[in-house]
Amino acid sequence: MPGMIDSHIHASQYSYAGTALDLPLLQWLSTYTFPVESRFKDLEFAKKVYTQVVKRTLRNGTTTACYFATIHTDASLLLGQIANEFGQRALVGKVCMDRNNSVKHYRETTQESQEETCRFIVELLNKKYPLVKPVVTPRFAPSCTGALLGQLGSIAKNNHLHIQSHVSENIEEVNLVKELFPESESYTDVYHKYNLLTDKTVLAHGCHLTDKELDLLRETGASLSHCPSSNFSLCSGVLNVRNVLNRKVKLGLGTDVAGGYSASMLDAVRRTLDASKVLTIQDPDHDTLTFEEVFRLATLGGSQALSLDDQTGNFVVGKDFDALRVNVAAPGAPIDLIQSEEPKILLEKFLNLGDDRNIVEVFVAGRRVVPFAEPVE
Ligand SMILES: Nc1nc2[nH]cnc2c(=O)[nH]1
Ligand SMILES: [Zn+2]
Repeated sequence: MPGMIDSHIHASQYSYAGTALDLPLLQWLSTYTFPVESRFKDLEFAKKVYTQVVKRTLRNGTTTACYFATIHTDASLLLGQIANEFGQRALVGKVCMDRNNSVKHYRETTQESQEETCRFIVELLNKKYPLVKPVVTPRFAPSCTGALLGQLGSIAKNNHLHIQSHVSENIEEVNLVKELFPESESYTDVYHKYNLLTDKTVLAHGCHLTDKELDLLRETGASLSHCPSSNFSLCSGVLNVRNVLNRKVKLGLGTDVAGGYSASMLDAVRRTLDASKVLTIQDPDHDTLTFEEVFRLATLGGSQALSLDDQTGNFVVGKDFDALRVNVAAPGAPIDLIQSEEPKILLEKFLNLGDDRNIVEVFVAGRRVVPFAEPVE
């Protein structure tokens, strides 16, 4: 099958994945996230965590990942280097934040953020990694001043770069954005005002967007990353994916580690189906997503959301070969096949019951990247 595309994952939060899921977003950020991310000044720590997250996601079939790192330029460059070494296709973002009242040592000045973003982009592009590219990364509107957002919009535009951020994840956050940016009509409008909505922009969550905001995303070509595991764990909300698709907004799936506890895209697939069923429980007229649709979102949908669908997302001739070889009946794996099944049923079984033990080989751009190459002596 085509490789899976994680359109939103925080590589820097992998060390505490599976823990710290007991607070809503804003308290979660100041209690757990910012203190951990501030440790990435230490390149030894960064190397350890980033190596593990790249290996874990590859093994679980993530052939393309769109990563948030931290505010630290050198550690973010190291994430790019590690993704390149292991052969993963990746967008890597040095996080920008010039506003943080809760953990004051984890923020930059506006000038630092702008200058270090430029250094990050230049240095990463100079490495000429074939599959690893920089992405301009304002963390989210509440952690950036308007001045910084404007500068980042210009940097992205002048260099034709990808952009990633978060939008409308949690109600308290949406209200905070109203307070901080009273001149903007909506949360989405803040990004629009600073030229941050382009056809290479991906925004995570979007649980509480209005239809008018969704229309603005469609008009600008910006996309959403649906992160249901995180939305459940932090009690943020339930995105109505059917409505997003009906409004023709591009959408991919994200694990959002560590708001989401699992780094596996199979978990994102399952939670996407669960979220859709929750909406059907609440409203029996809701048109539940099918597993085939969700499979598409995890692959082609993700490539479209990241504007990489000319390179990956399915097996159309001319694209790179990003693929998983799945053995649904692999010995020791969690699926019992009682009888022979047609391919579609095998896919459904794998998506719902499988894990990395079923993923026998992983290829990115035609190169076999799992099992990992033996280190040369
Ligand atoms: N889930 C999640 N939402 C955010 N909004 C701003 N930063 C973050 C983050 O690290 N995780
Ligand atoms: Zn996130």
